[in-house]
Amino acid sequence: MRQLLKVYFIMGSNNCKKDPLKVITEALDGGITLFQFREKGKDALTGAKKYALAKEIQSICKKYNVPFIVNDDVDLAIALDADGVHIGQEDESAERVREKIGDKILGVSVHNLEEARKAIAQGADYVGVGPIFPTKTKEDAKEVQGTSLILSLRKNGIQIPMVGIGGINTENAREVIKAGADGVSVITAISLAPSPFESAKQLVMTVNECL
Ligand SMILES: C=C1C=NC(C(F)(F)F)=NC1=N
Ligand SMILES: [Mg+2]
Repeated sequence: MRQLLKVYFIMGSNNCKKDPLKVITEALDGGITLFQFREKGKDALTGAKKYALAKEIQSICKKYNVPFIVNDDVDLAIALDADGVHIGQEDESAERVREKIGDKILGVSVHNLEEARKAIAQGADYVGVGPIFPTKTKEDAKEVQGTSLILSLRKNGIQIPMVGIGGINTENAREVIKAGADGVSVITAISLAPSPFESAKQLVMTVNECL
């Protein structure tokens, strides 16, 4: 799981200007290690359109042997036989989701030590910690915390695979890894890059240099 978290690209159709299929193909060519389909917020697709896009992206990820994770929508993940789901604190409990998805990958967003401990107790395979830096992508993001929570979770003996999220790019990715995260997750740094391929490649190189 730690290996998979190194460069974790998250995207929905509303996070990119170019064709989403082109963006994900370039990101995969750049070497991303994990992908999350997060169709959420303004202009997000719903219903059959959302399902169709997810299915197309899933088949591209399959070609690259990169696991395909679905954000929030557990039913969609099951319908697609995705490789896993990612849920937040406001979604259904990790316990319930674990029952539904069996041994698929289960990721949980956490914002403090208590949430991290609960996620681990309920069977999470990894936790997402953030927002590390200011982000425009998530409208209801919690306050920016820098790498302090990553540092304090590790200091409190939280060993679970951990990925940082929120405003991460090639410039600031190093400090996220140095603080103790196993990887970085990004949206805009790749999805809105002039060359998603180049930015994915740079991010992979940067993360591999410090791991
Ligand atoms: C809100 C989120 C927080 N963390 C993550 C991940 F990076 F996958 F852990 N994904 C999300 N959608
Ligand atoms: Mg959620």
